[in-house]
Formats: sequence, C-alpha cells, structure tokens
Amino acid sequence: MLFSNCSSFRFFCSHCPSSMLHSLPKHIIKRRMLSLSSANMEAESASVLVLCGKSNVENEFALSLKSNNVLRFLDSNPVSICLHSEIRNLHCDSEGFQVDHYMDVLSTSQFGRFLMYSPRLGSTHDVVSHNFGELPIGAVCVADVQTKGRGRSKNVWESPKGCLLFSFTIQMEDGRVVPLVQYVVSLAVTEAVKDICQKKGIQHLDVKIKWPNDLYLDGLKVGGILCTSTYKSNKFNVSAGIGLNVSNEKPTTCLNATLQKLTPVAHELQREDIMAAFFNKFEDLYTVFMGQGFQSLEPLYYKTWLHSGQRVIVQDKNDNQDQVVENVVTIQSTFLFFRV
Ligand SMILES: O=C(O)CCCC[C@@H]1SC[C@@H]2NC(=O)N[C@@H]21
Repeated sequence: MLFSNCSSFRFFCSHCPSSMLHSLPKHIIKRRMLSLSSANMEAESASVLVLCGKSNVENEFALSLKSNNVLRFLDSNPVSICLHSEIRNLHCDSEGFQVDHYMDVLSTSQFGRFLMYSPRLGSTHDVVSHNFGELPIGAVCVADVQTKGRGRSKNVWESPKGCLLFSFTIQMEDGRVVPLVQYVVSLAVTEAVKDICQKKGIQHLDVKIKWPNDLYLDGLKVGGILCTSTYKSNKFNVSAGIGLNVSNEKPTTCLNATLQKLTPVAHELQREDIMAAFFNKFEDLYTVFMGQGFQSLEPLYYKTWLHSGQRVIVQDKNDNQDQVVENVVTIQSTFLFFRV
C-alpha cells in the first residue's frame, strides 16, 4: 500500500514495518499524509497522481510536468503529483495498477508511453481533457477507482475496483473522420482481448461492439467508450475514455467471470495486460485508419459487430407521408440493409 504526499513525500507500507517511515531520508519525509491506497482512500481526502514514462524521453517530460506544476484537476480534493521513479521501491499495493508490468508489455512508439496513474480520481477523462495542451499525444491516465466516472449523454459510469478505467489523447486534422475514431478505439479493445486470450492459449472471449460504442459479452454490457473533442489551432483534440469490467462483476458482468465459466483451469486477465495490448493494437489500427480510411477496417469491424445479421423492422413513410410501410431487413453494416 502506498501512502504519500508526493510533492514532498511520505510513505507507509502496510506490508513493511512502520519504521519504514524513519528509514526514508529526512528531506523526503514531511508532515502531511495526503494520499492513500485505494483501500484506504475513503477516510482521507487527497489523491495522488503518479507520472511515468516508457523511456527516458517520457520520464524527462514527467519530471518537467511535475516541476512546472501545470496540471489542473476538477477534483474537489487536492491531487498531488509524484514520479514513479520516486516511489517504485515503496509502492507495494498488489491490487493497484502495476505500472512496471504495463510498461514491460507495451510496445508502441507513441500511444500509452506517457502514463499518469492514480489509485483514486474523480475521472480520468477530466484529467486528460482539461490538460490536453500540457500532455503529449498518446498520453494516458488510468485509475483504480473513479468517484465521478463519466459515461456518454451525461450518464454516470460506475467505476469500482477491478474495472479498467483509462483515457488518452489523440490529435486529428481532418474533422470528417473524427467521428469514426471511436470505432477504431472499440475495435482495439476487442482485438486486445482476443490477442491476450490467444497468447494465453485459452478460448477467446467474444466481446462484441454494440453500435455506436458499447462493448457486450454474453448479452450484457461489459464496457463503454467515450470520445469527446475540442477544436483548437486547426486541430481536433480528442480525448478517448475506456471503461471495461475486467474483474468487477457489478453492475453487469465482467471478462473474468465469463472466463471462469469457459476455462477449466483458472485464468484471469489483468488490467495492465489489457491496457498495454489495447495500445499495441490501437497504434496499428490507427495507422491503417489514417492512411487508408475506415473502409480498410470495415471487414474486421463488422465481424465484431453485435448487429451483423440481426433482423430489424424499418419503418418508411410513402411519398405522401400519410402511410407508414414496414420492412423487415437484415443488418449488414451501418449503411447497408438488405430487404428479405
Ligand atoms: O458507455 C459509456 O457511456 C461510456 C463510458 C466510458 C467510461 C470511461 S471510464 C474511463 C473514462 N473516464 C470517465 O470518466 N469515463 C471514461
């Protein structure tokens, strides 16, 4: 567990002797304890945001971001910033997001390489969208728990422990394709889950995309995508947020509950593996999307679509608008319907 005030920090590890506090150099032990592990957060008021990079480049950026103290938060409680390198050896909350493991699995050249992690935050989406200009493209914010998780249409996104909760930055120039990027994000999630199951040699979890950007498993919602954008200096700044129930069975179902039913031997997917696999997939899919357009991804998208082959009734008004004609159609894609 990590207890820290990272701008001037103080640590306590529940697995280590309390003398741990005294073993830290004087200059890093200060008065106030600002933040706690997710398990102990309820009673306390402040949060911590840990900055970390995949390589020296992003770690140097993390250092300058911390020194300049430019990040702004909507959280009502203070958020203190620290570097992962400052706490690496002290952070032993086995239930918190394992930053080192995530970085080891990540193999991208841009997305997900600069990471902000918090055991508990209002909303990762707020962190990313309100600090867009201060962050590199591809920067990600991940939290163990959110207290003000946002869903689409002003819905609340329940964000308990076990749910993978993250948001990241994308920048686009062509406004015509901005609405389509949410489909690329959805596809990267489903492909990431497939990839992990394949690598583990287990039956793959058939996570489907319910248009426009819900993720379904066994007929229940297991995840959702939220993409928001602002326009500045001829660029679209897109914040993409993903919520995926990995091991939290409430409020619907989760990946690991289904996996338990499918596989005789216990297998559990980890949030860190999924997020790293997501960025590994997203970077490739995004390159195809930007280079060749969404058409190149359509075959894969419609294979993953919950609606392919679904039969629905389409109501048409005749030319005089006084008569409604109903047609049963089979959905092939968002644009194509075949009358049966
Ligand atoms: O289905 C939806 O309505 C979209 C839900 C998106 C939730 C994610 S969780 C991580 C990120 N932070 C938020 O506050 N929301 C998104």
